[in-house]
Amino acid sequence: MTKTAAIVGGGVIGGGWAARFLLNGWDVRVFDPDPEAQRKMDEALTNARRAMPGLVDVAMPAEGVMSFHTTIEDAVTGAEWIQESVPERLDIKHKTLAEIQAACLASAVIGSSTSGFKPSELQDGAANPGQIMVCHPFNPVYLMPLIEVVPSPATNAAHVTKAKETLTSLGMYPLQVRKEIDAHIADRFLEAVWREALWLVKDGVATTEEIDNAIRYGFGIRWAQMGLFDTYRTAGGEAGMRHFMAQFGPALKWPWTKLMDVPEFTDELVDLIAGQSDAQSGHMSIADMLRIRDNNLVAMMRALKAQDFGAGALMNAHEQHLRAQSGLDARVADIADVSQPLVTVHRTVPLDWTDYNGHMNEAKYLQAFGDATDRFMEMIGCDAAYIATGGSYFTAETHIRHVDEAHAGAVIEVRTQVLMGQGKKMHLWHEMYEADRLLATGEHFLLHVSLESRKPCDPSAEIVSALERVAVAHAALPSPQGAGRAVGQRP
Ligand SMILES: NC(=O)C1=CN([C@@H]2O[C@H](COP(=O)(O)OP(=O)(O)OC[C@H]3O[C@@H](n4cnc5c(N)ncnc54)[C@H](O)[C@@H]3O)[C@@H](O)[C@H]2O)C=CC1
Ligand SMILES: C[N+](C)(C)CC(=O)CC(=O)[O-]
Repeated sequence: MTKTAAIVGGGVIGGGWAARFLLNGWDVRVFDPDPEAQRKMDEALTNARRAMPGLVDVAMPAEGVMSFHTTIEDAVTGAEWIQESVPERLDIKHKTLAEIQAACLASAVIGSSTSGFKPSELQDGAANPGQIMVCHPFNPVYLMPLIEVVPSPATNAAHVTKAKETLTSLGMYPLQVRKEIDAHIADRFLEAVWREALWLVKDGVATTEEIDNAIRYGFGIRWAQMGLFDTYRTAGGEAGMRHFMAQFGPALKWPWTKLMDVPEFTDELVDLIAGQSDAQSGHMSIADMLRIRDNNLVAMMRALKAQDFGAGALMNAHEQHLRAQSGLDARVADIADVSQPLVTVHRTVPLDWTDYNGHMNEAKYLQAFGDATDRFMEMIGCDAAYIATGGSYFTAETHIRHVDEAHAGAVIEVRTQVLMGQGKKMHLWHEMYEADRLLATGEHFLLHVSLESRKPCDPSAEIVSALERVAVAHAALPSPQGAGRAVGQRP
């Protein structure tokens, strides 16, 4: 049976919650007095529909139904989850919670999105405190997994269990906070960093952009994959956390922050932290952790690279520089001798290209050959500027032969021979090598198309002439072994 959630307060956070529930198949009933609320929630939903399904490689459940209601009573009646996301003011939260409790099921979980109020503050004067807890999300709620679940001693254990099960079923990570505290766990960090940043800007030490760059080119990416303590465990070298604390313990007394109220760094505190860190990650050697850290950092920066954003944009700029240095940005017109196959890819096999068989995954061969084709297109003048004018090539057929294995770290080169290049037709033969060892061949037939009509058409005169120049030169080369071969044919 379809489950129902009620969202009370449909702003930035309520909209994110609505999307999280709806896209996981729940019906969602919304109350918000703002006449613009429906439009804003529809916009949040559009964003979520675009982004959220990309988190998993399986289809999401059929979307639930969203309805808008003119009273809290109507919205919450019969709902098994009620998420309060009204403004961060205790008086408004108290009034809202009272109206919710006057109409909702006693079995329903009432989660509050509050960024900083303690659950006992929210429960103050409530008719049924046992069903109220903090369920503090992170923006955007439809993508960020963390939810801080903060019960007070008055919250029913059964409601907390149900809340954690529900949040897990929505793909979230419910982190139960052991002891209620203002601003829970994560917002205490955010506040510390935010307040420190305000000082740095006020004192003219850094601009907002410099602070953001310090985070996104540096510790932000480290924290994103390992958190704080595991990052410092790896920073302690082979001796781990204990060594890290011994080295940086004295710095706690130095004015490295405005937060100078620091706990005494006693042997007991060192033992507590080192012990917890061992319990957390002692099952891995520091060497293992360094490898995991590096894999994660490379994968994350490659994801940013695909978006050409932040640290990824920096890597792309660096790549362009390396490309230019190695002559890999030359055009056919700049190359005096095109009689031999042209180098279209010269790169290292990255860590995330290998698979469960311990070698380069078959999909990545197509990636490398696709990159080789893109580069060859660029060499003959079919570059980004040309494509923006509405012409490009579509691949019509591909045949890849896997000849030998490639492993992470191998330097591979793709050499490209033109088997035919005439008018709109382009028939390419790619050979992938590690030094002189042939790893794979790729045979690709492409047609030049109009990106407007999506139909084949002739390329520009510049492309025709560059392609024909290479095709004529390569016609003198022997026909490559394996060209035109059918799948399964004996060598
Ligand atoms: N914006 C953020 O980054 C985060 C905010 N939160 C928390 O989420 C809660 C909501 O914050 P936002 O969504 O950012 O605020 P918001 O201002 O975007 O949305 C609040 C919504 O509540 C509605 N509202 C006002 N009075 C109401 C009432 N009596 N009954 C029902 N709806 C009412 C408003 O019309 C508005 O649509 C706050 O407790 C906040 O601390 C939590 C995590 C992150
Ligand atoms: C700024 N903030 C306190 C509202 C932030 C949060 O509560 C969590 C978030 O999404 O950063």
